[in-house]
Amino acid sequence: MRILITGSNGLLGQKLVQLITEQSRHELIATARGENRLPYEKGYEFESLDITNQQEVMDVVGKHKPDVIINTAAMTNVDQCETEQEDCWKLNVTAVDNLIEASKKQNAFLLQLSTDFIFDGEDGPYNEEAEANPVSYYGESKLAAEKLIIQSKIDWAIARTVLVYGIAHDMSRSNIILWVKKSLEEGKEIQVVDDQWRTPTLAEDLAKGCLLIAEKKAKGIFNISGDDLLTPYEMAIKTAEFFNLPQTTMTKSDSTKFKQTAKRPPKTGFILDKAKRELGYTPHSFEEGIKVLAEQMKK
Ligand SMILES: NC(=O)C1=CN([C@@H]2O[C@H](COP(=O)(O)OP(=O)(O)OC[C@H]3O[C@@H](n4cnc5c(N)ncnc54)[C@H](OP(=O)(O)O)[C@@H]3O)[C@@H](O)[C@H]2O)C=CC1
Ligand SMILES: Cc1cn([C@H]2C[C@H](O)[C@@H](COP(=O)(O)OP(=O)(O)O[C@H]3O[C@@H](C)C(=O)[C@@H](O)[C@H]3O)O2)c(=O)[nH]c1=O
Repeated sequence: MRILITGSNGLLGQKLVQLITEQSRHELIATARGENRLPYEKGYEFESLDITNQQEVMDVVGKHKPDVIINTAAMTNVDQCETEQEDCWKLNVTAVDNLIEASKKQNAFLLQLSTDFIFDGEDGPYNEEAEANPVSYYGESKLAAEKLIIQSKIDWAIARTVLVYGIAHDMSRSNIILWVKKSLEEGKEIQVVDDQWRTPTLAEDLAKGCLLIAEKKAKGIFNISGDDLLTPYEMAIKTAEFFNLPQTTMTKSDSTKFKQTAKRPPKTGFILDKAKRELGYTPHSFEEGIKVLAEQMKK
């Protein structure tokens, strides 16, 4: 099948390109805003695509006629979404409508990436039927995108994920294992909260989950995350222990002391029964995920 991905320079985008080109079972069109920053040369076609540009979306999708579109592109800096709400909405919502229209025209299956931040975090972990109630503008934008997808007449799936970690080329933003490891190596003071709960997700597992959905054209909402429910503090301790780093500059904190611009939902995390049953999805444990990263760091 022909798969077109958006945001191919991003963390998930890069892992999807690596996975699909390694398996070489499908034709791949990798699209990204601006230039191709991928560290892979072959096995895919590249197209520059700004998904907020409706004409560009129609032209690129019309030219390549993909069977499946995987939309990974988004404004993923949660605090930036809180302060730059117009740009957040343009990218996380209006651009999704562009992709829906193009999917309708080309009869393509659209897989949209979504998040645990559509929930308020009062009673996680969540299954796919839980009631959404976002506490940040980022969460509101991702929920609005889900609603556009669900009420559209196209064939669609939504893959929801949580706190993605991994290492990729030329990354736009860091993630928890990397910033904890770097801070402790540099002896930098960090406060890490222990009153938020997540099921952190190895980027490679998320890519595999997305490909399972795409290959089966499995319709509906799927939770695709890690299986271990951990606090950021527990994740930081596990990271320090794995890399044998001193913990002296790390202080346990909580959300009353550690302030971020956008509110974070306290207890999220996902229940994975549906993805395991219907897709055969099998994520790494958090410890195994750290090991995968450590191997990649050696290269
Ligand atoms: N990371 C996480 O913890 C989680 C992520 N998700 C969701 O998963 C998806 C992928 O996340 P992740 O890979 O981490 O995100 P990244 O921030 O790593 O990648 C997002 C990509 O979108 C690109 N982009 C920005 N604007 C546009 C545009 N106008 N047109 C096309 N592409 C654009 C960015 O380009 P550039 O590189 O040039 O900035 C970037 O490469 C997102 O939808 C996110 O909401 C859900 C839960 C958790
Ligand atoms: C930076 C930082 C974060 N934290 C905690 C807060 C939070 O619970 C966790 C991660 O914080 P960050 O701000 O790095 O990441 P955050 O923006 O919370 O990550 C979110 O990204 C978007 C895209 C999603 O969709 C969500 O699933 C989630 O992954 O670590 C600390 O405790 N200390 C720190 O210094």
